[in-house]
Amino acid sequence: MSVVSAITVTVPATTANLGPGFDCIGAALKLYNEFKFTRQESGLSIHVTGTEAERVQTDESNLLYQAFVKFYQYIKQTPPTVKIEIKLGVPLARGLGSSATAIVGGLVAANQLEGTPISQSHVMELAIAMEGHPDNVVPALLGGCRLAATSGAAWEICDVPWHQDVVPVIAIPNFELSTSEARRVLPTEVSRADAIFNTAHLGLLLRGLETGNGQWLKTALQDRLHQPYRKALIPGYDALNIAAVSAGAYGMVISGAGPTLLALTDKLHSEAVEAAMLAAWQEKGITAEVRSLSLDTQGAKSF
Ligand SMILES: Nc1ncnc2c1ncn2[C@@H]1O[C@H](COP(=O)(O)OP(=O)(O)O)[C@@H](O)[C@H]1O
Ligand SMILES: N[C@@H](CCOP(=O)(O)O)C(=O)O
Repeated sequence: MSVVSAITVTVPATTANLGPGFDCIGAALKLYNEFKFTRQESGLSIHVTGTEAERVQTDESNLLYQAFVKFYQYIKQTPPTVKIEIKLGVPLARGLGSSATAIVGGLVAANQLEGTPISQSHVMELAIAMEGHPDNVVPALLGGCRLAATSGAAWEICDVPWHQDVVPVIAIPNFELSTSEARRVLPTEVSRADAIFNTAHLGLLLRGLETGNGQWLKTALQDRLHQPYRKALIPGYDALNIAAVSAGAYGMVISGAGPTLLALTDKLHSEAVEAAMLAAWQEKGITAEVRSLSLDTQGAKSF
């Protein structure tokens, strides 16, 4: 492809961990950020509209721009001066991969502006290195539900079949929890028993997502590596868990590092699960947005 003067990239939100798959599995959701880059001689300008626009930096510290610059450092070129227009649809610091949208968006936009000098898998490796874990940036880039593993060299990515009857319900509270803060509360070591617990439950989760087997999903959506330490950072976690399961959900997990909570259910119960989770947070005086979302299957798209 040839060098172009402008590019627009849309990147989906992502829900990472899915319970036992800490730092290795995530799914893209039909909720998007849009980033438009236009070459301009007059220097960098960043304009933000949409959800919580006032909270996004508009100088060189902006994460989207940082990723854009990282790309040019990688190809050993000077980044062009650009006008950046950001349309936010993914709430910030809520566990829906907003940082991943910025990292993927900046890298993909730069690659497209320069006529795609590097491959998509190269973009993915750069994104993982920048974010520090693959479970948001990989599904954000590729779409769908993805599992990522590495033995230290390259990353192996596999798509995880998601049964059409498995419905994700997200409950987004009006308070934030930064990923860095939620990672700080995690222990540096885990017991063999907890490692085995999560290994087995992740395997069951993969089979439950593929088949839609409710019994497998009910058991699989448990974790001992991160949620026991993070739930204390999310007021109402236990109440929402009880409410969601009572309304028919297979189970509830923390979306990414939170505070958004994710329930998995079937189409028959999704509306009841939404209502139950919303009511549970309202009873605690917490405002939230609760909705069922479909999986995004396309990932980052540029035009
Ligand atoms: N669209 C965006 N453009 C620029 N920076 C963004 C964007 N979305 C998120 N960020 C950056 O990512 C930070 C949130 O990252 P993080 O704490 O990991 O939360 P999340 O769970 O949303 O990924 C924001 O404070 C902001 O600095
Ligand atoms: N595995 C990470 C996922 C962070 O997801 P985010 O959406 O909160 O950025 C973690 O749990 O720390």
